[in-house]
Amino acid sequence: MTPGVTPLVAGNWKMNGTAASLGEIRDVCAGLDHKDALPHETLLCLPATLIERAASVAADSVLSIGGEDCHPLESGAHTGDISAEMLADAGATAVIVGHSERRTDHSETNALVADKAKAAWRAGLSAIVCVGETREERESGNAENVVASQLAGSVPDAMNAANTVIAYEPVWAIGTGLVPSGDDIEAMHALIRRIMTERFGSEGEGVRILYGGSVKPANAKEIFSIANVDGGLVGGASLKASDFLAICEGVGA
Ligand SMILES: O=C[C@H](O)COP(=O)(O)O
Repeated sequence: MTPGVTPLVAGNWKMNGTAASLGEIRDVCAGLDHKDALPHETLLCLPATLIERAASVAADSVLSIGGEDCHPLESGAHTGDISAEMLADAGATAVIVGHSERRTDHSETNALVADKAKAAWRAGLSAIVCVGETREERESGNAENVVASQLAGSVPDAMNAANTVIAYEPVWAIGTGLVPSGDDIEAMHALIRRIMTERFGSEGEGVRILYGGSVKPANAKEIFSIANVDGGLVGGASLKASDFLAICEGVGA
């Protein structure tokens, strides 16, 4: 954790969830809301189809709802796309941009990710900008260069600690059960902090840097205790309320 920074535990449901899953949202709200003064903020990023209903379920809760992607433009002839303004209209307060699955499945470039972050800010959303190396890039000793280059290209100049969150997600750790060593997570988060601070000064010092990739109830506490890890971006384990709540318990434990 970073002193003075409020941690964030964020879930990413990816392409999962229907109306039948809203019970999990209710259970997350119930699990969070009986606690006074939680030490962290909590967010679930959901498929666009669920955002409005989930935001309604979470309306009186400390749980926030976010989107998983947005188009750079506010509106127009872009069949199947969702704008940041539409997400905000549905009740979202944040959106993930540049997730590795979008970089791979939709050939998203750093420049496009930066435009999406700006779109998020235009709509009043915070942008969760994802970076992370592949297995080949790590094994060839290029992980740090890849992440530095993704940060340089994907984080716009107008970033501040309130409108942006950085998520470091090694691609090889996503959905695999593999997690980097604590030393490797610490080293990468220290690098990200240094890069952000050199470029953005105090905003970079205060920006939240999340770790993502096979975060589970069993490893969350250890991961969240690493310097410059200000919470997590949780995929599979965020689909089940009991697992997500157990991961939240790892903050400040
Ligand atoms: O956005 C979340 C990440 O891709 C992590 O997914 P995972 O927790 O299922 O490994």
